[in-house]
Amino acid sequence: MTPSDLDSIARALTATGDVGARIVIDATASDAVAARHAEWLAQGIHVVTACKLGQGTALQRWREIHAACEEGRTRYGDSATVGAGLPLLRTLRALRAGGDRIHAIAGVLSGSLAWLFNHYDGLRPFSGFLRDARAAGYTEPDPRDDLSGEDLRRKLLILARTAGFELEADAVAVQSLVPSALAGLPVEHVDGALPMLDGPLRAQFAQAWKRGERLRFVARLEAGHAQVGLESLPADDPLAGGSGIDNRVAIWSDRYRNQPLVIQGPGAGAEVTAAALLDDVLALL
Ligand SMILES: NC(=O)C1=CN([C@@H]2O[C@H](COP(=O)(O)OP(=O)(O)OC[C@H]3O[C@@H](n4cnc5c(N)ncnc54)[C@H](O)[C@@H]3O)[C@@H](O)[C@H]2O)C=CC1
Ligand SMILES: N[C@@H](CC=O)C(=O)O
Repeated sequence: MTPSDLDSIARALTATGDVGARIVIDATASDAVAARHAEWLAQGIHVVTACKLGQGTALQRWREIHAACEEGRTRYGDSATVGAGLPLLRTLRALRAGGDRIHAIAGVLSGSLAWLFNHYDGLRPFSGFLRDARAAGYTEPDPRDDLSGEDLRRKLLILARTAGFELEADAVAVQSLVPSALAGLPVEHVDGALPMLDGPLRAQFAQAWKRGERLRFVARLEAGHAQVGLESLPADDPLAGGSGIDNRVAIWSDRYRNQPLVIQGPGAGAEVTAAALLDDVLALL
């Protein structure tokens, strides 16, 4: 879609007269589309989105989106952006609305990486599992966005900001799984180069396996410090559980001080994501 196509969306919606709620549903991974969210919201057009590039990148963009909702008296449907519709953002909002204060959040928040580390056995190549995860629709359009931790950085920023911590994007320490030779390739050459991942991940898996541990790609926010990366966890660690594409997130707050509130369920895939978008649209009607 070109910039003028994006201009025409707002024109077409405002030309319809008073016919009820005007809503743009953004199911792309496009920064050019996310850059328009605030403009549409300010014009009285609600936005429902699965794309994390609106709220999960620069803090300035997050603030513009929220200011635009006030200006245009509109709402921003973001349930699909974290946990693919799991009740994560709405739980944080409900806790804060009730006077609770969030202390920390830790979780497996990438459905594709959860699926990969739940299936990877250290025997068959990691790159083969990655191709399967991509074919199943769990990864981002460019799977390097998952493996580099960027997708998880965006989700952690959205969670942190929703929890009341207005972090800048670079406040999250990100440990990438993508070797620099793979990171630098044009997208059309990525598939053929995926075996670059196999050796390093086999070695990390073998070390964890010897200790009886599990590899999990984890996001953590505590005392304003945020990080995402691969961790080797004891098998009985709460974040080592779950299966398939499950996300598993623990929230500590005034109310949940000793035992965290834990939310678990499928966190990627077309069906749950589409259902989350539909929920947000129906809430606007
Ligand atoms: N796949 C999943 O499980 C989940 C995905 N999301 C988010 O949903 C979004 C889409 O992800 P997928 O469906 O996996 O990707 P996809 O690549 O399967 O689909 C994206 C679609 O957007 C279209 N598109 C891209 N740029 C566009 C533009 N400028 N204008 C109009 N259309 C455009 C593409 O042609 C493609 O059809 C991403 O932002 C992703 O982070 C969120 C939750 C879960
Ligand atoms: N690529 C993402 C999809 C959902 O946001 C993930 O793996 O979690």
